[in-house]
This record gives sequence, C-alpha cells and structure tokens, in this order.
Amino acid sequence: MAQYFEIKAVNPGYLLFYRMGDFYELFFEDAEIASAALGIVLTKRGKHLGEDIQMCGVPIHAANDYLNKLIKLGHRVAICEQMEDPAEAKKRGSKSVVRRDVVRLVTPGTLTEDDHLDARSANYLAALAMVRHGDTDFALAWADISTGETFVSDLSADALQDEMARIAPAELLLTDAARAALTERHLFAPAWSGIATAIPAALADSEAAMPVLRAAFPADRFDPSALSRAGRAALGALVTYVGESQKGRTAPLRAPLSNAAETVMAIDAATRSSLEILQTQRGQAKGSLRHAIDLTVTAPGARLLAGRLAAPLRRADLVNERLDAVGRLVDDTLLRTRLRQDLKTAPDLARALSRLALERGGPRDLMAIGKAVSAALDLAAHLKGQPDLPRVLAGLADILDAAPRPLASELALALDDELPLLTRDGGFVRPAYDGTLDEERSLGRETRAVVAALQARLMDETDVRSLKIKHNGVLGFFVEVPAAHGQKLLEAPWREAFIHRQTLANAMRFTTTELAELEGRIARAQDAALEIELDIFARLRDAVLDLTAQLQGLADALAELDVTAALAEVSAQRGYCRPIVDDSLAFAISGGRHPVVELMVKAEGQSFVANDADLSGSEEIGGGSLWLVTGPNMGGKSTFLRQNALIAILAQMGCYVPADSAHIGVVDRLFSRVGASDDIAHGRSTFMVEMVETAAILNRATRRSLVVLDEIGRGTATFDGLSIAWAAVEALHETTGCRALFATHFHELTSLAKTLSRVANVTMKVREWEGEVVFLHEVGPGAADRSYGIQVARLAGLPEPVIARARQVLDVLEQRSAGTASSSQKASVLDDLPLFAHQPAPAPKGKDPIHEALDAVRPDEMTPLQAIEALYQLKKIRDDARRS
Ligand SMILES: Nc1ncnc2c1ncn2[C@@H]1O[C@H](COP(=O)(O)OP(=O)(O)OP(=O)(O)O)[C@@H](O)[C@H]1O
Repeated sequence: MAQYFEIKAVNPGYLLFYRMGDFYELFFEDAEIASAALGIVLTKRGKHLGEDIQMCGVPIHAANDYLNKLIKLGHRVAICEQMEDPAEAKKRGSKSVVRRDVVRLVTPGTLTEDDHLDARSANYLAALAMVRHGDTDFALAWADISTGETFVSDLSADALQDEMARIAPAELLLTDAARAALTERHLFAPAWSGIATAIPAALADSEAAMPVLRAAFPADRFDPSALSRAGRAALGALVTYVGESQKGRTAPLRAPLSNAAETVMAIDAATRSSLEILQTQRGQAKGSLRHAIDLTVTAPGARLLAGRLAAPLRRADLVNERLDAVGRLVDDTLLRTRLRQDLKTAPDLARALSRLALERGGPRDLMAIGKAVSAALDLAAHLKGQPDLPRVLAGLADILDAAPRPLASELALALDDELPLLTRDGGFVRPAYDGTLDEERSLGRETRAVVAALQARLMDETDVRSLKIKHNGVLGFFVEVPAAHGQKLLEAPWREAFIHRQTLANAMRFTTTELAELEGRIARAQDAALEIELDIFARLRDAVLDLTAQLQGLADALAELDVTAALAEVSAQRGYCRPIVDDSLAFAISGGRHPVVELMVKAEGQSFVANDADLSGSEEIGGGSLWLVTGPNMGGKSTFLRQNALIAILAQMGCYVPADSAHIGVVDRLFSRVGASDDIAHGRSTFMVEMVETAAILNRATRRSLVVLDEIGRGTATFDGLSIAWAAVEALHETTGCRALFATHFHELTSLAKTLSRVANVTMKVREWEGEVVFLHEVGPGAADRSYGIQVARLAGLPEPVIARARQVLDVLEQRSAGTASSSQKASVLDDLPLFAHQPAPAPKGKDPIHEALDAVRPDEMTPLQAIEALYQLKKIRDDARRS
C-alpha cells in the first residue's frame, strides 16, 4: 500500500484509478465515492491501521464509461498505470512491486475522447487571473484541448460575467485569492462554483508564465510579452495546468488569439438565457435559436456555428464579408448542394489531430485525417472553377486547395478499409503497403498450412485418425487424441516424441518439440508483424503531426465552409433576406418573423404573422426610437420583442434574417429582460432580480445598444411597478437614447408618447367575437385600451363566478377611470382595489387591514384557488371593517 499512498498524496482532490492487472481499483474514501456514484459493489481488501480497506474496481475494457460518468458528476480522476511488466518487477526480487505512475489527470476541462465529449459543442477550460495593479484588472484565457483552439482576453470587471456567459467553460481555474476578490466585488457568479478549480498562486504568476509560454508556443506566431500581466498569468496558468494533466504529453494548443471583448456584441447571461440562444431556459436544445438554424453537416461546423451565435460581430465590414459569402451560396443552389454533400464526408479533423498529438489517437484518427484532407481537395475543386468568389469563399478555397494531397494518398495507401479501434491490436495496415510486413504475415499464414500438414503426417504415422492439432492460451499448440488412443502415445515408440501435458475426461493432450518450434515461429512472426505495424503507425502519425499547423488551418476552413453553406441553406429554405448592416442607428425590419416560433407555429399547420418594427434614429435626434408595446396577454408581445433581438443576432453573426427586409446599424450591446412571472429568479426575490437587471441595463446600455424589456415592474405593487417602468422609459429615452422595445401592461405609460419625441405606441391587435378574444398577432400603431386579462383568464379555465365578479369590478374601475361611476359604487369597490388609478392613493393613516392584506398578496405566486381565497378574504376584511 506504500506505493498507493505515495501516489495518492501527490494527487490530492482526485479519485485514483489504480491499475491492478485488468482492473482499475479504487481504495478507501475514493472507493466509497465511486461505488455510490457508479452503483458498483464496495468490497474489502485487507486492513490498514486495523481498519478494513474499502475497495471497488472497474474493468479496463469498461473504464471509459465509468470515467465519463464520474466526470459528468463533477469528480476528477487520476489514472495510474502499471509502468512495467509484472515479470520485470519479479526480476528485481520476488517482493518487488510493479512500478506505477499517474499518466493522466482527467477533469471536465481536459477531455479529449469522443466518448466523453459532445461532438457538436466545444469543451473549454478557462483560467481567470487578476492583477491588482496596471490598466486591466482581469484576464481570461481559455482553450479547447480537444481541438487546440486557444484564446486570451483582457477584461474589465464589467465584461467578466458576459464573457464567461459567452464562453461557458466546463472548468474554470482560479486562485483562492482571485475567487475571494471576485466574491467581495459581487463578481463571482453563483453558477461558477460548480466549475471552479482552485489552483495554487504560483501557477497564476505573470513572471513565471513567461518561460512557460515561450516553450508552449512558437516564437514566430506568438509573443507573450505583448500580453498584459493578467493575460500572461491566466494563459500561463492554463498552459501549466494542461501540461500537468497530460503528464508530459504535449497538447497541441494553437497560438492564442487575442480575443478582445469589444469586437463582439456584448450579450450578458440574463439576455442569453431570456433569448434562448444556445439552449432554452429549461436547458434543452430543442426550442433554442441554435437548434432552429443549425443545418451544418459536420460536428466542427456545428461547434463553429454555436460560437458565432454566441458572439455576433460588432464590425459592419466583417459582418458584410460573411454575408457576401452566405449570399453567394444562397444564390447558387447547385454549388451549395455539392459543397454540403462533400462536407458530409469530412470527419472531425481537429479532434483526431489532438488525440494523435496526445498519444491517444488510433488508426481511425489517422483515417479521419486522410479523409478530411481528401474532402478538402474535392471541395476546393468545386470552388476553384467559380468566377468572382466573394473574399471569404476565395480565402477558404485557397486553404482547401493547399491541403496536403501526398499525406492523404499515403494514408489511403497505408490504412485498411476496416480499422480496429486500438493501435496495439495491429491489423490496420493494408496488404501490399509494406513488403516486410506482408512477408511476416504470410509466414504466419504459411505456418498455419505447416500445422495442417503436420497434423496429416502425425495422423498417418500414429494411425490415430481422430488426432487433431489444437491451440489454446495455456499450452500453445498441442496434439489432442481421444482418451481411448491416449494410452498408445504414452508408450514406446511414441512416448519419445509425444510429451504428455493433460488428461481430460475423454481426451489426452501432448506437445512435441516440432510443435513448440512452430509455436515460436508463429509468435515471432506475429510480434514482428505487429512491430512493423506500430512503426508504420508512428511514422504516419509523425507525418501528420509535422503538418499540425496546416491541418489545424484546414480544419478551421472546413468548419467555416460548413457554417457558410448551412446558413445559406437555412436562408434559402426559409425565405430569409439579406440584412443591410452598417454603422448607422437604423433598426428597420419589415415583415419580421421569430425564427423559432415560426417553425413551431408552422409545424402545427398555422401561419406565422409577420410584423414590422422601426426603431431607427440618428445622432441628430438624440438616438433611436423606443416602442411601447401594449396588448392582451397571449397576444404575441413577447414573441415580437424577442424576434427583433434574434434578428439583430442573426444579422450580426453573418446570417440572413427572417424578414422581408432589414436595415440594422450595428448593435454594440443587446439586452433582453423578461418580467417577473417568467421564472428566472433563484435565491433573490423576483422583484429584486428584475431591479438588479434593469439597473444593469440603465448603467451599461449605450446609444448603439438594443434593449428589449418585457413587462418590467410587474413583480411589485402596481404603483411602484408603474413608477419604475415610467422612470426606466424616461431614462432610456433621455439619457441612453438606445433603440428599445418595451412591452407593458401599464397602459398609463402610453401617455409618454405625447411628451417624449422618440417614443411611439404600438399594440397587438385583437378582435372580439361573441365575448371571446381572437388574437391576430399583428402589431399596429396605437395603444391597447385594455388587457383582455379577464378573457384570457377565462380561456385558462378560471371558474365562471370569479370571471363574473372580476368583470363587475373591472366595469366599475373603468368607469372610475372615465369619471362616470356613482359615488356609492366608488365607495363600495374602488377604495379596496386601486388598480388603475393615475395618482397613488394617499397613504392610510395608521394600519389599514385591507392595504396590509393586499401588500401580502403575490399574484404571480398564487394558484387560482389561492387567488379566490384571497379575494374572499379581502371581502371579509372589508365587511368586518364596515361592521365595526
Ligand atoms: N406573430 C405570430 N404569429 C402567429 N402566432 C403567434 C405570433 N406571435 C405569437 N404567436 C403565438 O401566440 C403565443 C403567445 O405569444 P406571446 O408569448 O408572445 O404572448 P404575450 O403577449 O407575450 O403574452 P403574455 O403577456 O401572457 O406573456 C405564442 O406561443 C405563439 O404560439
């Protein structure tokens, strides 16, 4: 156990997979954790300090599955292998222990195997560093080891959470000091706890990082001294951690791209969640924007598409370059179809390359690289003949055309059609590729013929017709005869040649020197063949790795072509239009649709109602317009709001948009908030969350931003909510001047359009038909005069008596609004339910039980039954008050 303790001690925080023969064994607490997590049996093995040693084990062949499960559950695993053959250890003395060492640390951010990864999503490891002096406080470095992509970015405290939300790393490295500082400044998001890994301060040191970075990246591609101190510290920590986890194998990290947060549209975590960009608020792919528009045909393409959706560009010229490329493929259906067909044959080059570099790759990875190179050449051939290719496509064509053809030919020649998973089993080199290998293999085959001839000869010589030459792992080759004939071979003259080895119930087994020789020859031939195959593998692998940088570039080009063709496919299939994207403050969408809701509505056989939006403004008039959207519940307000935000994202990521026409001046920051009823609050009260988020918008939005606010202020008492919403609209209009859509049930807000020049009222149209509302989902000018809340409540199944009573109350309230209610009516109802009053009622003197009861009511949190009970309770309080 001494060796175990030694290894365990240097790998704290990891479950130790301790190799013993055909099993990885876990001991003590590790065993308890793993057996509970994996549902495997916990056993005991010997004693330590008088206590039983808990143990459980996973067989080698199934270890990957178990490992996967543990990592998904948030555990970290150290893989400890036997570093020598047990026979070698024996040579040192009978008591010698087999040498063992940890060959790899497996953590959520350092995965490389396909079994562990989602093929269509990146898997980032991030490191966050903080330097208390200098211009920038924070820096984030992140890399996907499975593909080699590496980035580093300086960040202001402001941008930190947005960037983390965009990158969504699987693991975040940071020192305890950095964590404490972030927590103190309320910058450590609760969600990060689950992915945080504490690293020692020495790992995130900007000075110590220099030699690490110089060694990790080629000098001609990357100069670490150009980074900020925080950037160096973060990247240094990342590279060191990756190196330690791979135990000496070099992950093919690419020269880091300095990813300045200012080049992309800033989208904070709440906006990402509310717009359901990569996943729905419930965490599902289906229903998200990504799911709706991802028509890529390769996994690397899907990863790039997700990256682009998460980071729309902020520069109009770059957006237009992408749009030119997409446009060309929208227009040329034939070229698009051909490209997409050939792209389907291109395997995941980047991940195969990474595994080969980490000595984890097999023959199938080599084959993947060969096929990807061939596909690249085919794709280049389609593109090369095309006249006047847009810049992006021409650039891709050049990269694809330069793909290393000789490498692909060599791999195709060398590798067989059917390939084993593991290199160590051999059997992957194609016949006729290597003369010596063929010789060794034929020797093996010939020997088998010799065995057959020998069997025939021995049969003749001994006259035992049922004599057979067989093979098993214990005896090797042996002669087997039925028990009845066995005695004969035990006697002279045969006993000289036949050495007795085994007696079974009805057979006897013998070996002969001739057979032993044969055995040796076959084994030698097999070993020799395997050795040659392994040499060939190593040679091919080296040939591939020599071209790492070029192949990584090729992988990028293939992914980019897939994304471009996929976006063109979506645009063509669904009638999207090319947006005009420039540096103006325009936001004019005609015939806009919601890319996700449109699909759902159409799937149900209905048609989606397209709507216009025009928030365009200019510097001269103080910014963009703000539309106040009123209308009934279920009328389509949220859909309308979100569709405009999604159109901005699609346009700036370089995709056509679901509209008849669109003109968008680049949006620098996008904000989208949904009201209190949409359950996004955890921990804090819904109102508090709503206010914190509204504050973030008011503090951070600029004139270039697009703000989409859905029923802000609904989470509190009516007057508070109305006043906050009122002030927020004024601030957005007067101070920020951003383009904004503001949906509200506070109809009073619509009067702001009279005083604020860039505020306009629009409403979701409805038609009333026999007392029912029909939603037209159409946006038109004007303000809704009512919310149709009661009709919607009826559609939702509220009991008739409650509906009837609500109508009664509403009638009186409306009359009071219009000043036509009689004084007795006012006295009976209105003072109790001050819903739509323009002026807050004067604060009651002393304690007013009705107000107290109303203050305690939280409509958003009530079931219909509780609402009715509350209504009855209110009446009772009023009646009691009258009586007293
Ligand atoms: N333009 C449209 N065309 C067709 N159907 C639509 C359209 N807009 C919305 N819908 C349908 O109406 C449903 C309700 O829309 P939405 O959630 O946007 O309403 P809402 O006004 O925001 O309601 P609430 O105020 O209750 O949140 C959607 O789920 C969709 O099925």
